[in-house]
Amino acid sequence: MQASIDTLVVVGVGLIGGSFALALRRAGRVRHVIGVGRSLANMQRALELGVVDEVSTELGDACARAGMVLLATPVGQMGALFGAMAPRLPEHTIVTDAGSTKGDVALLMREHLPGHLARCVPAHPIAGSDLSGAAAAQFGLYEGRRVVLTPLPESDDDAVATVRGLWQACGADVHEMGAHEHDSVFASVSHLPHLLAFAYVERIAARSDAERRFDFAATGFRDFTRIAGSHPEMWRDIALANRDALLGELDDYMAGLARLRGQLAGADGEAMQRTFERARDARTRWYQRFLRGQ
Ligand SMILES: NC(=O)c1ccc[n+]([C@@H]2O[C@H](COP(=O)([O-])OP(=O)(O)OC[C@H]3O[C@@H](n4cnc5c(N)ncnc54)[C@H](O)[C@@H]3O)[C@@H](O)[C@H]2O)c1
Ligand SMILES: O=C(O)C(=O)C[C@]1(C(=O)O)C=C[C@@H](O)C=C1
Repeated sequence: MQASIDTLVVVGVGLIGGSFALALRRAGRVRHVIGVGRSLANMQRALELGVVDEVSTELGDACARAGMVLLATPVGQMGALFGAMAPRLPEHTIVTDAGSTKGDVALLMREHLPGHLARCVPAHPIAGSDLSGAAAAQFGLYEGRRVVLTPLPESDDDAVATVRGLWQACGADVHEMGAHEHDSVFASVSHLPHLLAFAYVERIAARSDAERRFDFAATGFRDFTRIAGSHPEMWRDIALANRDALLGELDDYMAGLARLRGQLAGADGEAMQRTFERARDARTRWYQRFLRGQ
């Protein structure tokens, strides 16, 4: 049977939550979408754009009518939201999320929804951009992209199957992983690069002649720094939520950078070239796989 939901509540109607609602509506898998948000202007925009059918600032009232609740706010907001919805959640309502970190979300579900764990299914769509808010929501964002589910040991099979089926209806390729492995993998391939991009641009911006330097920045700078345009609050929360794994990745990167610095200081061109070749080969192989996966 095709997974579908009568009433979906999206808490945080931005790029990720809004695009999920749009995709499910287009696939005919949801009848009614209620958006819950903290910014009235953003909620108004979501309504005007047809991303949601109804907006509400009353989380409990909205959840009381939900077949499924998707949390798509920054991960730092999720504990308070789980706590606020807990008393009003109908027994069968599925609770899922789209947060970029999974160990923290699982712990928050345990803390705030201890009686509801069978219906909780943490998830992470591996698609997005540096844009945010309801106006950034788009059809097709999840087409051909991966989604990682990190079910709890308590999650019901049918709740997992529904969440899986809905993401598949969005065009996604759904995988399952343990939360610990998830957070380790994404610390290296997503969280570290964002931290580096923010740190790098901030150092240039701090120079007294920054504008002069930015005047001449071109495509290399654009490609390396696109993700430094991402939402600062969202990335603060991700970094803090995955702090241990991210610190490990940062230490490893700093060791690699120190090695490269030594090679540069010693004008050891051969060693530098070998490092660059290993990186280029790995990146080329990855990019071919990425293109095949599209
Ligand atoms: N942007 C990406 O590339 C990406 C990809 C995958 C997962 N994610 C995750 O998805 C989540 C949402 O990211 P996004 O890019 O859609 O962000 P976004 O800024 O576009 O949307 C988040 C929305 O949540 C709302 N919000 C914040 N606090 C709230 C609260 N307490 N109650 C109700 N609404 C609240 C904001 O007003 C905003 O509209 C984050 O947890 C992020 O880690 C992001
Ligand atoms: O394309 C981007 O801008 C993204 O940052 C998307 C991206 C990533 O690939 O790192 C960011 C965070 C996620 O949780 C998943 C995807």
